[in-house]
Amino acid sequence: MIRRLLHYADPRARRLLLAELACIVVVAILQGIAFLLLVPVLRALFDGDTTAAGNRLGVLAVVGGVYAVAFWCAGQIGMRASTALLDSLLTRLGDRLVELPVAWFGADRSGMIAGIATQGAMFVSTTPYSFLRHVLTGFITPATVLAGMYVLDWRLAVAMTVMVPVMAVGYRWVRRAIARGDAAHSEAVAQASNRVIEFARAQPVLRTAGDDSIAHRLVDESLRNQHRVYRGMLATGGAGIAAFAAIVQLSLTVLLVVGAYLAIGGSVDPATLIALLVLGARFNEPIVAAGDLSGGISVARTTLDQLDALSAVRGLPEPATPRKPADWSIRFDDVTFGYDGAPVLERLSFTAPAGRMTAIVGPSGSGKTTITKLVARFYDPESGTVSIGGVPVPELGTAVVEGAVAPVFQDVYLFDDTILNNVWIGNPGLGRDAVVAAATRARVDEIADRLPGGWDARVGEGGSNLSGGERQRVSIARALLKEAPIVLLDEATAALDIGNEIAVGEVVEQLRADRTLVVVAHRLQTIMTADQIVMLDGAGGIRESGTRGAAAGLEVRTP
Ligand SMILES: Nc1ncnc2c1ncn2[C@@H]1O[C@H](COP(=O)(O)OP(=O)(O)OP(=O)(O)O)[C@@H](O)[C@H]1O
Repeated sequence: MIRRLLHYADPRARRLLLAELACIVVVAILQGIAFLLLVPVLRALFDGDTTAAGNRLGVLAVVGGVYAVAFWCAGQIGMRASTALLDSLLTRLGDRLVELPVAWFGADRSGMIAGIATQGAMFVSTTPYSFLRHVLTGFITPATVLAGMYVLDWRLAVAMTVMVPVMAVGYRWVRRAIARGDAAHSEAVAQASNRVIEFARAQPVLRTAGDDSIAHRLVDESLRNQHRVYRGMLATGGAGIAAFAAIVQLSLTVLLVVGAYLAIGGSVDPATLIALLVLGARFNEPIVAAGDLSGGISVARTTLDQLDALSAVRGLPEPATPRKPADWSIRFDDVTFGYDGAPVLERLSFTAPAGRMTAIVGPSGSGKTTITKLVARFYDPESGTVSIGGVPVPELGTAVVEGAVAPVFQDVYLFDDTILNNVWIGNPGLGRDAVVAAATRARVDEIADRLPGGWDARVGEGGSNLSGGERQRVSIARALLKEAPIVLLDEATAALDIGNEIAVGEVVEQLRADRTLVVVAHRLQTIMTADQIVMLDGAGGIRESGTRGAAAGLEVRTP
């Protein structure tokens, strides 16, 4: 656990964590020494030697004072270490999220990421102070006491030592049971979060679906599952902790029996025996506390496992030295691709010439959007090559592709910020005037005029204050601002109002003037004005492709 925490800590958090751990070790050893010092104090008191008892109490007080200072230091450093560790974990998570392949986010991951970013990271960051401290003390203090016990009475020390492996096995068992329960619980929480987020987002649709809709059932099932798993976790954890406490108490009983036997034989005087039994009881206390809190460590371990799993997600291969494309043409060569084994494109080949507009048409589900996602390198094909300017996309590297391609997809995500800032994301390096100009070219000014607050009107979460067509206009404005040489435009299939229809048509005309434009075309106007049309057959291939007249059956040539 310590090694894993240090792995996720940045240099400052690592320094603070190590300092905190050093303080904890000192505190635990001092606690053990203080317990040991009780024996001579009690012995002197039993013997009625008050002077010796006073002197020994003085030594105990000094140890207690140093202990208090070390304890205070551990607390102070611990708080700073927790804050530094939290910063470090969130930074690592953020850095990793931006590195992950875009396709990874497609599956239901939001619940898991939200879980790590909120309770998970917070829990891990407080683990050293809230849990690890007690667990370390639970091992180091008894070990110190045991070492001292060998000096005071080796026979009782041996009796204690015999119980150590039994306690170690019990501790491992408790920890594993809690870890298993917690892993299942975390997964159930993530699933339930996904369902609840989905449920909230889908409210407009659900309002018309009635109470027994699928979404209601899914949310209900996932919450019930979470409840069931939680109860199971509590039952296993509680039983484990109780069993562990019983094992620890058994060790005290063994000590009592051995001590009584020795006292009856006369080899230990009663005063020493009582003092050693008090020590034995104190020996057990930190161990029981460690057992109780080991669950906390297991919960933190679940979050660290999730972070490890995120670190293990393989990115798309990147070239050591990215090559430069000759131009901005796009070529698909024998490309085969599918999602989760279900084929979508099979041995597909076509070229979208540089500086021209290519319209992709075809039946629903034939892979039109998938083609644009392969160009943007959200995925790499299973076989065949997607090239830009004669260079296979993997040899260009993701950064070059991201810089060269401006995608305008149907599922446009807008941040809950102003309209202007949502356009600005397209090219944060440019000034406000350039942003307003690009937004005006995409007719976003009409939307700003309509909303109170104009350019500074907020668009709501995910752009909920705008219509689908309006959201796409903002996305088009981002693409215009980015000035990328390749634009991928997935035309909205939803019925566009006349304003959006005209806006999209105008922008298409502007973009085709100087960029390679690939449009998943739904509007007849776009299809008719394209320089080239690629018509998919719905079986993974191309039915026809041709130049401008292809839609009308003219100048058709197969790939
Ligand atoms: N992320 C994904 N995971 C699994 N399957 C997917 C994913 N994205 C798309 N698909 C499936 O791949 C197929 C092609 O999808 P794609 O979106 O490329 O089709 P399309 O031709 O653009 O359809 P439409 O015109 O309806 O938008 C569909 O069967 C779709 O269900």
